[in-house]
Amino acid sequence: MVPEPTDRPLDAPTDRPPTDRPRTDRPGAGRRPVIAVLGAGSIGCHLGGLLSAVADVTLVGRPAAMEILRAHGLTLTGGGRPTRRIPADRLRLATSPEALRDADLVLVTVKSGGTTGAGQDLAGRLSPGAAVISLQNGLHNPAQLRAAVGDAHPVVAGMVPYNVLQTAPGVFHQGSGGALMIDDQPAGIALAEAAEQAGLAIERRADMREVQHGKLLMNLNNAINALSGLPLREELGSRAYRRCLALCQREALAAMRADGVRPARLGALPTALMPRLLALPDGVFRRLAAAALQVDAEARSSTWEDLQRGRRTEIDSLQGEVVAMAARHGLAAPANARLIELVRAAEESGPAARTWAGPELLAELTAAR
Ligand SMILES: NC(=O)C1=CN([C@@H]2O[C@H](COP(=O)(O)OP(=O)(O)OC[C@H]3O[C@@H](n4cnc5c(N)ncnc54)[C@H](OP(=O)(O)O)[C@@H]3O)[C@@H](O)[C@H]2O)C=CC1
Ligand SMILES: CC(C)(CO)C(=O)C(=O)O
Repeated sequence: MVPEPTDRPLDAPTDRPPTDRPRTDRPGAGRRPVIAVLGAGSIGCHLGGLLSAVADVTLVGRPAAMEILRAHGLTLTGGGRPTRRIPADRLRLATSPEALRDADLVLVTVKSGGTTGAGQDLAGRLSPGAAVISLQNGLHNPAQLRAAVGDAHPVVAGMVPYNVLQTAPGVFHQGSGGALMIDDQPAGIALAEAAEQAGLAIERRADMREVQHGKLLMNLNNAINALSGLPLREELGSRAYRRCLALCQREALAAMRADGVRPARLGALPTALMPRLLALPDGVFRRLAAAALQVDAEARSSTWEDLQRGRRTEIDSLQGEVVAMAARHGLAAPANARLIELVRAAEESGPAARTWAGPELLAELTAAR
């Protein structure tokens, strides 16, 4: 039996225990914000762990995930920071959505397939004035959460640019860098302030829709990385895989253009030039786009982690989004469509029967066009 949520002390000492906190005050007036992280996985534990230095954080997750944290505590590695260890008895862990009731801010960090469930957990449980922030990949999660939560609470979009992987039970490793981004709305200010205090770079953006589309272009590599079985640095260092990504991005850019969206430039590469730069020979690519390869040797895409753990992936919200957008405008996106089939097959076969896709993946995708 997994124990239900406990009111254990939080990571960092607080002025007073959270249960004594008057609910009439708001954060900022000398008290720490109360943050619930809905979806305690790679991103949720990473952000929740870092923010717990400056806020009262509850991690809401699946019983099995919470058991791991109870047994091992939470350790955060990488990201250019010293390793941070939070012993289990200083974490606040919950398996019930009832834990959301106390929060000023709920960070939603479930995979896109879990957004409907997260919306159900949130509906009717938020305290007056509480805000919801989706830190998920994909384009439609904030709108889905907004529909579930209703008009009484703001729901804003955020974006996590870097990679986090659970490398051992309770150990979450940040393998690349970049600033978090958050919609420049009043509801995002509390997170922006808390993140800054916790030493996390964060940008408030007035073009979140374009940011989400820019991130989608990057995430088209998730499936390729997962199928390759290689760490990101090795995979992106290989022209054959980069050309697969270039094919996917060309289709996506055409669909986005038809949809009237100019994706924001998020990395070193200018968005419209990305497919051409990706297709350059390895040495030239390394010289021109060294920043694109600034991922450490351990980093892998979250889709790889899903397949490795035998979970459904977010392929419908990534390649699936491109295929649907293209179809709305009478365009085809065959390379993206083929990747959906390949990822589906990998989901079906499970981790034990996995075969990795070598550079011949390019031939497959080219043939699909
Ligand atoms: N990992 C990464 O490097 C990055 C991920 N992202 C995005 O961030 C989001 C989160 O990704 P990631 O952290 O990797 O995902 P994980 O799968 O590691 O974590 C999500 C966790 O939330 C759990 N969960 C789902 N629904 C609920 C619920 N209603 N209540 C409690 N727990 C729930 C999941 O359990 P279960 O599996 O049983 O559903 C899972 O344990 C995704 O949209 C992803 O694309 C963005 C940037 C980088
Ligand atoms: C950071 C990045 C692009 C890494 O692949 C990612 O978003 C993911 O893995 O889901």
